Amino acid sequence: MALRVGVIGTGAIGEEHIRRIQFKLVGAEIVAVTDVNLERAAEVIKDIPGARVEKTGQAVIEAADVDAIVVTSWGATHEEYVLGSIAAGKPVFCEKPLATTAAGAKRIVDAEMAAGKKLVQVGFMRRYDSGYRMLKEVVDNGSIGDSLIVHCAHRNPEVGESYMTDMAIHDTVIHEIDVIRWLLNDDYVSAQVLMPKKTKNAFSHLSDPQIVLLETAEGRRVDVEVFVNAKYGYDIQCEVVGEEGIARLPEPQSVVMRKDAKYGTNILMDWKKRFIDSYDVELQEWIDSTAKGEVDGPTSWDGYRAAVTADACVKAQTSGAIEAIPAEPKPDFYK
Ligand SMILES: NC(=O)c1ccc[n+]([C@@H]2O[C@H](COP(=O)([O-])OP(=O)(O)OC[C@H]3O[C@@H](n4cnc5c(N)ncnc54)[C@H](O)[C@@H]3O)[C@@H](O)[C@H]2O)c1
Ligand SMILES: O[C@H]1[C@H](O)[C@@H](O)[C@H](O)[C@@H](O)[C@H]1O
Repeated sequence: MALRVGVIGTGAIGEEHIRRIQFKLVGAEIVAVTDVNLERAAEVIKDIPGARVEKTGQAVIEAADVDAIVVTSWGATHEEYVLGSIAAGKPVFCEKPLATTAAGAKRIVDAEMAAGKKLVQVGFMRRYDSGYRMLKEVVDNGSIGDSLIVHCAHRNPEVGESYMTDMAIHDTVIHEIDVIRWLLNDDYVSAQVLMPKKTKNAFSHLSDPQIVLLETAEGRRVDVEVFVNAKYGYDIQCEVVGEEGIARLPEPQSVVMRKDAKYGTNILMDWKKRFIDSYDVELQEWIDSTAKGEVDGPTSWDGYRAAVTADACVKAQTSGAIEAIPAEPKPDFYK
C-alpha cells in the first residue's frame, strides 16, 4: 500500500514536494495538506483526487489516514510540528532548518530519544546531489590528500523583505553547515562572521553579503560567502583545497553556446532547479525507508548539530568575535 502523506505548509517548496510525491515518485500519495493560508492549500491540491485540506497542522498529524508527515512551513514553525509528529508516533520529513535555535532542535532530539524510535529526517538535500557526492568520493578516497581548506559561496539573486540578517545563517548557510560537516566527516569548533561593505541592492535592515568562517575539530578552515542579493543568478560554489590538489563541485550541466559574439553557458536563477534531482532522490529514499520503518537520511542529531553551529554564527554576527561551538559526543541512539 502507498505511504499516505500529510503536508504542513503549501508554499514554494511545499508545492514542489507535493507534486513530486504525487506525480513523479513512487510508493506514496498525498492525502491531506494544510497551510495558514487555506485558500493556497486548496489551490495546490486541486488536481489531486482524494487529497483534502485540514484546518491545522495538528489535524494533519492526528488524521487516522495519514501515515507520515512532511513539514514545509516557515522555519520557526518546524519545531512544533516535528514534536507533534513524534508525540503521535509518526515519521516526519522536516525541511531545513530542523529548528531555528539549538535549544529547539535539542527538544526534538530529546523527544525522539524518549520515544525510543528514530522518526525524523531533515531536508538537507545537498547530501543527495550527484555533484556533492562526486566531490565527497574524491575527498574520501584521498585523491587530493587530506583536506585543509574549503571555500564556499552561496548566492541567491534576491530575497524578499521578510528575510532578516540571521536568516542568512539558519535559512541559507545552514546548507553549507550541514553539507561540509558531512563532506569532511568533521565537526565545527568555532565560528566568526565578517560583514563586508553592504550591497545597495539589499533592504536596509539586511546585512548582505556576509562571510562566515568556521574552524573544525581537525583544524580545517571553511569560509562561506553568503550573498542573497547577488542579482546575476543562483550560484553555489564549493572548492576543497587538499594537500595534493584541489577539488571543485561540478557546475550544473548546461549547453555551451557561441552567440552574439559571446561564448558561455546560462546561470540558473532559481533554487528550485539547482537541486531538482537531489530533491527527487532524497524524497524517494525517504518514502522507501519510511515504508520499512527506518530513517536512512540526515537525522535530528544532524539537524541539532547544524543548529548549534548556526546559533554560534548568529551570536558572532553581532559580537564580531570568534564564538566557540561546544563539542558533544553523538548518542548511541543516532549511531
Ligand atoms: N531544502 C531546500 O533547498 C529548501 C528550499 C526552499 C525552502 N526550504 C525550507 O522550506 C521551508 C519553507 O520555505 P518556502 O520557500 O516554501 O517558504 P514559503 O513562504 O514559500 O512557504 C511557507 C508556507 O508555510 C506556510 N506557513 C507558515 N506558518 C505556518 C504554520 N504555522 N502552519 C502551516 N503553514 C504555515 C505559509 O503560509 C507558506 O505558504 C523553510 O523552512 C525553508 O528554509 C528548503
Ligand atoms: O530556503 C531557501 C533555500 O534553502 C535555498 O536553497 C537557499 O539558497 C535560500 O537562501 C533559502 O532562503
